[in-house]
Amino acid sequence: MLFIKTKKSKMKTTTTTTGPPQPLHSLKPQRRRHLNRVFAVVYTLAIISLFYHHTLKLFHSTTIISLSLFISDLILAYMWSTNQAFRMNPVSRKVFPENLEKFLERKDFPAMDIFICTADPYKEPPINVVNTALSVMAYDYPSEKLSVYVSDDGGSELTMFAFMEGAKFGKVWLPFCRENNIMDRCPDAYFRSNYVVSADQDMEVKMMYESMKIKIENAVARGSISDEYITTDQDRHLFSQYRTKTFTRQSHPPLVQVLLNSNEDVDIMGQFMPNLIYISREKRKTTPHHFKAGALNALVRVSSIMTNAPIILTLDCDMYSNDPFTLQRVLCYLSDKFRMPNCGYVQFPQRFHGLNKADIYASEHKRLFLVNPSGMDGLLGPSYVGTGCFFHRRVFFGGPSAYIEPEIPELSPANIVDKPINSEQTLNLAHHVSGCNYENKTNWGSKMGFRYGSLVEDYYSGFRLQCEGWRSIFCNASRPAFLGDVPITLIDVLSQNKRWSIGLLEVGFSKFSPLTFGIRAMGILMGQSYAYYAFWPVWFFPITTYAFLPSLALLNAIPIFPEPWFFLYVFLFIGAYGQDCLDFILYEGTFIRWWSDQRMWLIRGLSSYLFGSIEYIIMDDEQSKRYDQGIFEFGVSSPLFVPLIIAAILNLVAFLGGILHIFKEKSLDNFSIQILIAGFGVLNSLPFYTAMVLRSDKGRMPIKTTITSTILTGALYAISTSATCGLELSVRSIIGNGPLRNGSEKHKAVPSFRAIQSCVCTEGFRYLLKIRNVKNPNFASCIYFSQYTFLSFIVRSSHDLLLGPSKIHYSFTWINTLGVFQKILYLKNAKQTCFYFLKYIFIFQFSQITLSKAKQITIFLFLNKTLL
Ligand SMILES: O=c1ccn([C@@H]2O[C@H](COP(=O)(O)OP(=O)(O)O[C@H]3O[C@H](CO)[C@@H](O)[C@H](O)[C@H]3O)[C@@H](O)[C@H]2O)c(=O)[nH]1
Ligand SMILES: [Mn+2]
Repeated sequence: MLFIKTKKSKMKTTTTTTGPPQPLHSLKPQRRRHLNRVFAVVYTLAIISLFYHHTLKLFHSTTIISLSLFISDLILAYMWSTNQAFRMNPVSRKVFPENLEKFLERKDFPAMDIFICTADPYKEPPINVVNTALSVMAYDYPSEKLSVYVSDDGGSELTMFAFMEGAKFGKVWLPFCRENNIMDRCPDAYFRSNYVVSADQDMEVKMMYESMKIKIENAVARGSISDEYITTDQDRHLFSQYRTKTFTRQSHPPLVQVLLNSNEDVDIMGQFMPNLIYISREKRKTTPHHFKAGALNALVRVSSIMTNAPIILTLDCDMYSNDPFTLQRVLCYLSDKFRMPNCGYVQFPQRFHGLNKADIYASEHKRLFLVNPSGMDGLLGPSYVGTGCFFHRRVFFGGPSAYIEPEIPELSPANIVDKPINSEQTLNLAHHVSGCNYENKTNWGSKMGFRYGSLVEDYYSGFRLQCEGWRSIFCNASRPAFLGDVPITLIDVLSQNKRWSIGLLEVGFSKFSPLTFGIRAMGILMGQSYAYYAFWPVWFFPITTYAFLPSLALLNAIPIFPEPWFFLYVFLFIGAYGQDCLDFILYEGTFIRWWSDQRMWLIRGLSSYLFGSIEYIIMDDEQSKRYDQGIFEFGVSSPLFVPLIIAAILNLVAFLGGILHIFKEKSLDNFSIQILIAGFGVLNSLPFYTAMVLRSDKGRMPIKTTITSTILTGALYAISTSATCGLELSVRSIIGNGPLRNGSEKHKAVPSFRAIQSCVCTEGFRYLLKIRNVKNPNFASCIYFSQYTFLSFIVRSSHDLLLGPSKIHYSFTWINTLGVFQKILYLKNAKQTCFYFLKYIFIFQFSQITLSKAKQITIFLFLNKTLL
């Protein structure tokens, strides 16, 4: 046996004496749980005192600012509390596969059905899916007990073709791995590594692999299978199915094809191959297909009929097996019915290859896939994360003591398959159960199988299974059992997270919400763990608030954190962040990756969570229908970036303004926390500044996004200024009546240049909005100008009437209007008009800062002549 001998003597385990003398697995609570619990108490006290302050303040006076901060902190505190569930009893497990064969002979190993899902040959290259399949077909396990089912939701002949080629290559690859005890059994991973068996043999296999790869990639590039690739009658028959007129990717009959049969097909050394079955379930435009959950349920049924293995592995097509002995590890748990009677599934962590050093997009998701599962493992077990998970088939048919009989006996987990997988009867039934109307009026998706109703079918299905009473196990080996691909562009990461956000909220606000249903079914800690995910997207609120509010207030010279709170805030911040960082590093993380991780948290908060929440709220039937066709398509790229850039610019300006203030006034004036927050924002936004200003490669920020965000920052700032200066100024600023020189105390606090900026921004922004998409921008501009002038005249006149003559002279606006019209009519294009108008407003406002009437007119006329 190739297992590394593990020293078990020194390990204190909780294995009970009723178990076998040589354990298959052990469990050890982590020592940090004590510290975690103490810290949770201390931190709770700090939170209570924060809310004491908050409540006092709210009673004293309720403003938008104090209310937003209150709600933000409430959400942060709640999310913190849910996070504690993971920290109360984290455990580490170990398995001893070297003991396995003392209890279970190799010939008695249970059969395994392995499901691989793919959906789009252009987004998920078929050669990679073939690699995934080969890596699991090559498990160190009795071949005749392995069945690999590939679900192709894309219904593509390209994928089908790739697998026919893959089946042929497998007959070389499997014996090659077996004879040479290769660890990397995913061909692509093996040929990427430097490992060499023997130069000749390596070369030969590599050539075969490369030629298969080129064939498949060429086919994908052409978009179809060229006739020269189809050599046998069987192939011709197969592909003819794809070429009928009714066959499109959204609409086609069910296809089930046995590519390898473990009773007939042998490899080049004469050993039987595992079963390999290609399935594309039926799709009709009018019938909902329930995405991956629908595909998995079709797989559960088809596999019931063909092999009905008691254990099922689900795997995404972008993940391959990295350890040939994984199945033995799984058996250590799943065959131990004695001590784990209700164990429903064993989840392996999602781990990834090809992460860069800093993991800039935090794709590792260390908390989601590593830290939190070991926390849940000490409770009732980890959630299901969609891939790398081994289920008892039985879990798909009701709770441990509430078995639900499927509608036909052939689907029952206890049914014994006695017909060959390619018999006509079997194939007919397989086609029948993968039909798109098969599930009508059955329990599939509601009480049986994977559950429908959420875009995160994995999270939701695992949750429902655990509510039914199934326990689960987290199995983390030092050699990753599976390795996956990560999205490599920010937009992909953000879109993925947006999709998750919508799916999570769907569960959070359903009648099965973890907060209500979950806590009742599994207790407070498990319920809280699941609630942590369900309400993940709600983080958008505090993150957005803290990204904007302190800086806007700082720029408007309003302190929002009274001085006595300083240390409380600092403690709350450092406490949560410090603990998070420590957790991260203790789970084999590095500081730099933690930094990326927290930055991505903020970034997701300002984009994925924000947009995900918005989309969830406005989601109607129309939109969910669009999802049906568009799950892989997220055309909206730039809007996801906009709030991020606005926050980046705003925080930078506020931070610099704050520093300037310190230098000028030689005091902090209660702004210390706001300056710290703005500074923190700046630190996290560094990649955005470079993307906007310094970079010139293709990955830089699109100039359009930068401009839109800048204008919006100005507008946001203008609105905040207007809001803080009260109604009068806002009316004036919107109508273009310039700064107030003789207002109340509050108005005096606003330096005039700021008011001007705000006028220019607001007016300019309104103007841009108006002339956008207009056929004749010059004409539209004239109309707009006359409105502008007329309104300002009305406001000024009424001001004069009510409050006495203002210091600002307005008659010259009339004189000028004619000239302006004249000019505009001769300007060539919208861009020029636009510039002219913006300059006009600026000059107009600028000239009004000076006090005397005469000076105002002179300056205005001078600037008007020289600049316009
Ligand atoms: O209609 C569909 C849609 C997707 N898939 C497959 O589902 C898998 C996951 O989809 P993907 O787009 O890669 O989603 P990710 O966000 O990358 O995946 C994570 O999130 C998903 C939803 O929570 C889980 O299903 C996955 O296991 C988990 O890795 C892939 O193999 C797809 O081919 C289908 O089979 N049919
Ligand atoms: Mn994926």
